[in-house]
Amino acid sequence: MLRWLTAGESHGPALVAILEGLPAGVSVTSDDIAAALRRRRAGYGRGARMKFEQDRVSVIGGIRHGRTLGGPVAIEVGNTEWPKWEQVMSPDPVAAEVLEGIARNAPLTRPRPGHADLVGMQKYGHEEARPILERASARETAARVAIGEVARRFCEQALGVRILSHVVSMGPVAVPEDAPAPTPADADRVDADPLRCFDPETSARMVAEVDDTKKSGDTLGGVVEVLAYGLPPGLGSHVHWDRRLDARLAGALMGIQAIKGVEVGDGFRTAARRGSAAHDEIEPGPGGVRRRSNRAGGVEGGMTTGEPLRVRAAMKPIATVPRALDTIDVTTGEVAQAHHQRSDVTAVPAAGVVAEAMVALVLAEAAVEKFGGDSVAETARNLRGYLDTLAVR
Ligand SMILES: Cc1cc2nc3c(=O)[nH]c(=O)nc-3n(C[C@H](O)[C@H](O)[C@H](O)COP(=O)(O)O)c2cc1C
Ligand SMILES: C=C(O[C@@H]1CC(C(=O)O)=C[C@@H](OP(=O)(O)O)[C@H]1O)C(=O)O
Repeated sequence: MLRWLTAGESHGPALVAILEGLPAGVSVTSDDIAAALRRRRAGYGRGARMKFEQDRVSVIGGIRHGRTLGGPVAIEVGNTEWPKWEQVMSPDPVAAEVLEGIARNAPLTRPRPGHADLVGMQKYGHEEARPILERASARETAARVAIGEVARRFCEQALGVRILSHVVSMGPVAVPEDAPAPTPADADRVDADPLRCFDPETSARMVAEVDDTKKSGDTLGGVVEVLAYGLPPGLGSHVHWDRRLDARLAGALMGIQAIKGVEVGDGFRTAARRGSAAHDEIEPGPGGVRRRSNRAGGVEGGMTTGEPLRVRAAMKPIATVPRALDTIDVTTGEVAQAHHQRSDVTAVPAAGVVAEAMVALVLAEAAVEKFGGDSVAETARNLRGYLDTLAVR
């Protein structure tokens, strides 16, 4: 069983994540994790905080001399902004006179539409939004990317699976339907693009759309696609709803802040087709069988088919809109403008990196379930034994 948990607030001292159940022998270093976190910070359209803050990685346990030990992997991602927030976010009580003199401690009584602010205050009994937004913030995704990198390396080293993502639309600007999808050999090229878009012509139009949106004091959402190459057939199961891999992927992707839709393979587009043009016909292949197409996105009956996995996630536009949205002030009940200090114009490229981490965690969990193993070598051996039985059949 693979399980994981994160803790920490956006302006607290650090985020922490624990990943438990991963086999021993995964090769991964603090630098690898730091590099994954740098990918999450990049992307045209992100806000000021991405420039002045850094992610400080400390591995607290579970890895020795660059290899996982088999015990829980614990990673801390320090918020370098903490000194500015030490009193406002102090876990221990701070004298009222001290807090009164700190401008950033002013109560946030004008909840921002599209955020957890208002309903979180109602549910948890707070009179201002700070206690809610601190945990609702997508700053938390740094912790997921940190452990996601460990899971990704397990998938690569035990199964030979490569996971990547790219941005397929930014607001109204979309990559053409027939544009080729990136392969693992293209991963660096995707990361080098300002919007992590694989199609240079579309990327240029996306950059112009971000510039125009920023000029008009507005924000953008979009769609990312995650691809996983090299999967064996049979991860997940058809036997129960919560064991279906497509259900688990959809839940994991929907669990990312601001994701409002998930599509597996051609998803919604499939619904508009006739059956004869919707499925993937089966034919003999070099090492056994293969699909003639991959409209299903590599999942049938809740199990990987062995074709590339293809899942998309739709992100809503950033909710802290500079041209502030209407709300009420909860202290007076009067109409007011929502709080706005700074925010990203768009974070779709970063959401792709977070989506890769979530897919890596789901695939690692499914692989541990199917192949077991207490070391990477044992998992890989079990996979080979299984693939041999498929070849015989
Ligand atoms: C990587 C990433 C960065 C984000 N940055 C911002 C931001 O700067 N400002 C903002 O208002 N929302 C940002 N969001 C989205 C909010 O966290 C999200 O809209 C909020 O949690 C409410 O969405 P929900 O209803 O899906 O939870 C970001 C989301 C992600 C995934
Ligand atoms: C800090 C990160 O993202 C933050 C996510 C976020 C939100 O509301 O979700 C709002 C912004 O933070 P702030 O409100 O402090 O300006 C982003 O910068 C990060 O991704 O590391």
